[in-house]
Amino acid sequence: MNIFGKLMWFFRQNKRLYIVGLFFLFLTEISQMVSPALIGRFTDQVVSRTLTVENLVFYAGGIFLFALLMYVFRYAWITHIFQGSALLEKTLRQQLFDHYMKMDTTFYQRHRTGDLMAHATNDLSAIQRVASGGILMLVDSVVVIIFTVISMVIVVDWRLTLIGVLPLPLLVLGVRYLSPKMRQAFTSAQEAFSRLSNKSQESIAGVKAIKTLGQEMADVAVFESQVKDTIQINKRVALIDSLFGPMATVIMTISFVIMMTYGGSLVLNDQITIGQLVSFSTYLGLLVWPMFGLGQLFNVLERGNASYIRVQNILSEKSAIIEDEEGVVEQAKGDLNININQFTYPDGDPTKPALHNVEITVKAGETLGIVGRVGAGKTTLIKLLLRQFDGYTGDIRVGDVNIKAYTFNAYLKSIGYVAQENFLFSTTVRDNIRFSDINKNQRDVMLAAKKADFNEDVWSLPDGYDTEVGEQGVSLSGGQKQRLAIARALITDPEILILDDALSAVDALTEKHILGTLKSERREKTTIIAAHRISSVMNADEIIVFDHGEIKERGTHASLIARNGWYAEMYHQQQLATELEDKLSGKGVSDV
Ligand SMILES: Nc1ncnc2c1ncn2[C@@H]1O[C@H](COP(=O)(O)OP(=O)(O)OP(=O)(O)O)[C@@H](O)[C@H]1O
Repeated sequence: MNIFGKLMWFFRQNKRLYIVGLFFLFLTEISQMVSPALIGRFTDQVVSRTLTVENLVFYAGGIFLFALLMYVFRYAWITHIFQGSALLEKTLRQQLFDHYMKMDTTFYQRHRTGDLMAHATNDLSAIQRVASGGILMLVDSVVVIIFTVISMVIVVDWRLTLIGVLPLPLLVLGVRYLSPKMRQAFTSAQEAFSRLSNKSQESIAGVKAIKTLGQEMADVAVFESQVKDTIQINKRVALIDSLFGPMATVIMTISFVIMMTYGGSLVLNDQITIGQLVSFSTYLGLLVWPMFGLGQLFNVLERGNASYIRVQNILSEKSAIIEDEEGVVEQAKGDLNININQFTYPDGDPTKPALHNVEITVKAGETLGIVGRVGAGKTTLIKLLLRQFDGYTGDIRVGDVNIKAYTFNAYLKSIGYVAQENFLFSTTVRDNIRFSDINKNQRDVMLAAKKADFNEDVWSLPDGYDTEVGEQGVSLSGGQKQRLAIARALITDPEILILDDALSAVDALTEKHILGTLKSERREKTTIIAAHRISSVMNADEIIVFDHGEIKERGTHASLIARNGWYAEMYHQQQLATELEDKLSGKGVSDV
């Protein structure tokens, strides 16, 4: 029951809907009480042969009128109460989605996507049922039981009522016994569903890897065993659920048997009339659904409560990245000063920081190149620039303002970021490019695509800029995806453009072309390029070489070559590899 208390904030917010809804529910129940009384009177007049035509019209008209009123009242309460519950689902869904959007990277490492989806679907539906079916069952059951019992006492006989309803508390005991079992079973069913949906998501996302490694059968077997598991657990839910109904039926049958024996004897002793016994039987019939309702109510409340706790637990998780909502709202602009003493990932080894003593200054309009071996810390530095992690000592400043002092909007809108692998939304090429500002026109979109050397590719797609891409659309090559992502970042002309190995899938000539365009188009703006290919960074104003999270070498291309360290070695190796490739492709051509 305490789920109603937990949802009180919502009922208070929407009290008008619920008061009006409950008022009409009340009227429906009152109207329901009239017909059995009229039927009893009618029966008595039939038995005593005193029924007149006027009386018949009165009873039939009365029953019909109240049926009609019940129809209207029922319509009114259903629309109000169900509207309320839809509103609750919408409010919680919005809260949950806002929360998901605000959470940091570690949140998504802690929670699997399938679980987060299950909270947003199954859990919210279970809570919604509390605010609709739950309220209905509670009020309907309690009010109908009270009204029916009062009507039984007034219209029939208090002794018969007392004995007739005596078995009903058994139902409450039964429900109390079964409810905790139901809650346990339901929680495991939800968990099993989460596991299953995680598994399907992972298998679908990793289907290529599964097929290439010949693991289809093994994966199907794992899935099948999880399905079996889920079915087993759900069977238990169904089993416990199915005990509620028969229990109510058995208890109601006892009441009917009492009515037949004790009620029959009262009629024989002339203490009540046959009509009253008929009324009693009809009233007893009215109690069947509220009894079922009570049984169901506990289920709905248990499920709703378990779901509400899960959703609240998620909502109470705090993001490690806190926005300074009172912070600087002017767009971040100016020189970039990076001064990081130390950064360790939240789950990383504190003795081996991912970054250590990193001091870099990039003047507005300059280009910074970042290179280094695999796992050296290039992407980590970029994650800190993107405010994906805040737990470092030292500071990062843009335009002499700490990046943590900006509002998210002011800071992140100044940044354009392109990763090696980029997510495409299931929409057109045009809308993917103008994703950050859907009001950009075709000219802006095309200009950005041209700068990213992507415009010509778009025209070779089936519907040009209207071509649907993403999961449901045509497949783009790795290089095309990267260039689309570069166009998406360039469309806002960001103050700081960050390319994290974002040219790895394009050929040398295209890379040269894009870098040339960036240099001429972004004279006033800062560009940061992290790459494995030296050719991507060799024209940068400063190049940083990372090793084990520290800066090992720094300078311009010429000075680094002269230094003859890791950078020079990599450069020469890559030069040799390119020359070899050129020779091989030249040979290939002459062979044809
Ligand atoms: N989310 C994370 N949690 C814990 N450790 C991480 C996380 N991401 C990266 N690391 C670790 O931090 C170190 C630096 O990784 P980073 O991704 O910055 O390297 P990188 O230079 O970008 O490598 P690559 O060239 O492969 O992209 C590595 O040891 C890596 O294992």
